[in-house]
Amino acid sequence: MAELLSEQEISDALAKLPHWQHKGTTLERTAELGSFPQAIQVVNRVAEIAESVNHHPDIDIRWRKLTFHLSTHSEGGITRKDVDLAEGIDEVIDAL
Ligand SMILES: C[C@H](O)[C@H](O)[C@H]1CNC2=NC(N)=NC(=O)C2=N1
Repeated sequence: MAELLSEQEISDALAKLPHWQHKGTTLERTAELGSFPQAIQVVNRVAEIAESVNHHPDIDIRWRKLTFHLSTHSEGGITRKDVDLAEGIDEVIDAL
């Protein structure tokens, strides 16, 4: 079971995740990709990570713009699982 992170722990984590923002019970990031197919490629790669860790993002897809919202629904807030997934999403995008 993942523990909810404190405000300080979230702040410390976001210091290493400059693309992400803390909004209420979620971590949020947007990414503008080069094309719609490239955006879907990112979604598919993120889906593989999510399935491997059984922790899934909410993803808003608008043409080339992706918005990721991460929260641990079973805990009603942000846990280490969300921070780890944010790192994984950044790695997918940085690898393009
Ligand atoms: C049964 C299954 O393990 C749970 O529903 C998992 C699936 N993926 C999940 N993803 C997220 N973001 N939060 C959860 O609490 C969660 N729970």
